[in-house]
Amino acid sequence: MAETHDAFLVLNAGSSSIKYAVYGADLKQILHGQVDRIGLDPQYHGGAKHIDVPVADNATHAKILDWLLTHIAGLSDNLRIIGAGHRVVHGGQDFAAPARVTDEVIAKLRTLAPLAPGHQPHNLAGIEAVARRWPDIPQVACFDTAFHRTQPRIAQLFAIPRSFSDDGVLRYGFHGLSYHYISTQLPHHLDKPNGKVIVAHLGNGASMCAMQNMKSVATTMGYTALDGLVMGRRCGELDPGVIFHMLRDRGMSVAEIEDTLGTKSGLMGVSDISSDMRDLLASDSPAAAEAVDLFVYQACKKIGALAASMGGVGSIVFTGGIGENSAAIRARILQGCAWLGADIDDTANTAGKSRITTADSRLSAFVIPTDEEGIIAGETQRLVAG
Ligand SMILES: Nc1ncnc2c1ncn2[C@@H]1O[C@H](COP(=O)(O)OP(=O)(O)O)[C@@H](O)[C@H]1O
Ligand SMILES: CC(=O)OP(=O)(O)O
Ligand SMILES: [Mg+2]
Repeated sequence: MAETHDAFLVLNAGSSSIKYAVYGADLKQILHGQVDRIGLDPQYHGGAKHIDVPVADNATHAKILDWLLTHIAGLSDNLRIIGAGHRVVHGGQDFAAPARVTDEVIAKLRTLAPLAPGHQPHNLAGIEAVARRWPDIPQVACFDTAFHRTQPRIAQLFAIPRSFSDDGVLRYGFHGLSYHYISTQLPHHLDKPNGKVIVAHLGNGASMCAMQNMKSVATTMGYTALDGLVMGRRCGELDPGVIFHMLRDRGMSVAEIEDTLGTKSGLMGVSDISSDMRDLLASDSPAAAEAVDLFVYQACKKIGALAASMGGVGSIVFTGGIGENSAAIRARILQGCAWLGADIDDTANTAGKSRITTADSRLSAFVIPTDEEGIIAGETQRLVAG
């Protein structure tokens, strides 16, 4: 019989994708894969043999999760899963660091589900599905919000009555595992990693983080993951008066408004074609072009705001599905940053180089692929071994 090795399983359930990875006890990645385009035409890529499998078009996160775990168990014959780590998007005020999963932790995290309806239920479903399949293994929750707890209080406050902030209605921010990973990579890329950096995580969910001394000092997402940039299906920054219009003048229910702003807006809502940037870039529809224009416009505006929050910016990092893969979007955003001194190197940008501005550019720009799973694996090993 083949020798078995201890391994950690990592699950990262995003809004349009579920990513997994399996790591050995030495934290070397053994397997990885993902189902993406959930909500459109889900597709699986990856695994030991890097197979591509279409998944039923109407497959939900829950069905895909079950299918994935069966698939992973099948690929992991010679592996003994000794721990699992999960991305959990909302940790609220209680979780500023990764936590071992207990019934009490799950109960607390469930109370935060209304603040992240497109993520938190899937994150918790992943924890429960793993517990059913591998009972008794320790599980660890790693939070998107934790990295941003270093923001100064002023960056977290909304200008509403104090009683709300006292109750935890604050700007938490998300994508923190991605920003944490990027912060570990900055020293390899930047001449001054401790300087003023804006990291743009542009995926189906999209946000930016202003970092100083590699810590979050401001971010575009808020109490929920609806605020900030234009996203695949989320509205981003919005005048709260629009919500009163929907309630009063359109007679919409709270659930309908939540669904409209959380799943029918963003690139999908403006284009009326797709939430996927690839589809919009390939389309010749004027509405698709307008959705892309708005995405770029809002990204440039937020870079200006975050730069102002730090009193300047020396470097911009692009990451996430769009940030890593779309030279066209990076170029358009950097053109909008010419006033900050960005001078794009078009050849480097289209050739997939990591530095994509010229040697003389006052603002440096980089592409750094994110690795949320790697951060989760490290934290899981640390907490399980501890
Ligand atoms: N080559 C590409 N060009 C433009 N956009 C891309 C490309 N590859 C992936 N994307 C976009 O990345 C987004 C998904 O990003 P990802 O970070 O994987 O999502 P999630 O937020 O679900 O984790 C989609 O909008 C997809 O269109
Ligand atoms: C918080 C968030 O928006 O995550 P994702 O981009 O994975 O949907
Ligand atoms: Mg993601």
